[in-house]
Amino acid sequence: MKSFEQLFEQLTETARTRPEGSSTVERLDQGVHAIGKKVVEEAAEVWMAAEYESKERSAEEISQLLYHLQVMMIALDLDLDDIYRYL
Ligand SMILES: N=c1c2ncn([C@@H]3O[C@H](COP(=O)(O)OP(=O)(O)OP(=O)(O)O)[C@@H](O)[C@H]3O)c2ncn1[C@@H]1O[C@H](COP(=O)(O)O)[C@@H](O)[C@H]1O
Repeated sequence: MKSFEQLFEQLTETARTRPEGSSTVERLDQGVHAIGKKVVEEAAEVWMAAEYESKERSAEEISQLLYHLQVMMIALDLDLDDIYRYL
């Protein structure tokens, strides 16, 4: 289990070191267009899980949406403070 901040730290390090076999590196290499499509896809899956599935499935889909949002942040060279200043 990891927090939002811990995941962001891990993904930032992954983007910097580019380990072999990382799906995050692959997604970053695909660029903002592909990452944006995943964000929209995962957002729709959150909606469907919330409306038609269980709380557990909703939690899982929400975690995936948060992951893809973090990948987008890294692709755009945004850090956590860039986001938190608007919360
Ligand atoms: N939290 C996540 C995470 N959530 C979602 N995903 C990705 O998002 C996919 C879920 O999307 P879908 O359900 O649409 O699955 P899919 O249809 O197979 O998606 P596609 O691969 O086709 O895009 C998963 O298969 C993962 O590829 C994640 N990938 C990685 N992480 C975390 O990121 C860390 C680094 O990952 P790597 O870069 O792979 O080492 C890992 O330790 C995890 O903690």
